[in-house]
Amino acid sequence: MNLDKLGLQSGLVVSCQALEHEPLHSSFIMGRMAIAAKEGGAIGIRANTAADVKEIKEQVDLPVIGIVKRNYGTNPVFITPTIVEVDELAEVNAEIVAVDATLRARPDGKTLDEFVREIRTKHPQLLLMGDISTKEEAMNAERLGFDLISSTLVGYTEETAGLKLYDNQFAALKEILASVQTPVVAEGNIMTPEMAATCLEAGVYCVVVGGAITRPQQITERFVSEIAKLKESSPSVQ
Ligand SMILES: CC(=O)N[C@H](C=O)[C@@H](O)[C@H](O)[C@H](O)COP(=O)(O)O
Repeated sequence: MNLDKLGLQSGLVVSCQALEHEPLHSSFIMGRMAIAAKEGGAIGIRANTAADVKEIKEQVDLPVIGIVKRNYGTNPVFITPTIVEVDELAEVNAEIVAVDATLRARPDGKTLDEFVREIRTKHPQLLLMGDISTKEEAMNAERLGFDLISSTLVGYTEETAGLKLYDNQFAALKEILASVQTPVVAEGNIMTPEMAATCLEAGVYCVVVGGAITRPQQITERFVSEIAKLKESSPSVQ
């Protein structure tokens, strides 16, 4: 698979995900979300589980970045942690598979190097996206030949806890961009169209937006918290 042929460059990928505890958890609903995203102009979809990827692929003809979020005991690596999850995504023809590409110990005891070699041997057609949280992890992912490097885990690892991708005018993202030649994807806490534009201006290959488009509970919460702030500061609004 050739990355350039997928047409993701400078476009918006919409992440259509709802975990088991979320109100929209349903492959059917994620398929409809993907149609809505396509109608809005998205050029790709990111999705969790083979079942959702399969449904989405039946609904839209957009390239799909597939992941499987799976917890193995207390191991913190949960985005496509082992070859089992990669096999599931290859089976439903995801064009790109994203895996945790941090330097943390993986649940099956394999190193990231071994994991990448295993995937390349077993599924040579797959494009590989490395989800990382630091520039060191990005550089390591580049050394291992990942096709895309994504800022997905910035703020979600012990080392980066509390950080938001947009903090300090996207400083963490810019640092990653300056450290590698591999196409970098901006993903994680991109809340507004303006933020997406800022990331593209900074030089990312494409932008992935999830919650701000496909998690209505998050969107509602932002409106409600703005109203609460107003109530606190303005005596005329009660
Ligand atoms: C850290 C983690 O588990 N990220 C996941 C990875 O696929 C998803 O839950 C996010 O929705 C996705 O990365 C898009 O980000 P946001 O929803 O913030 O736009």
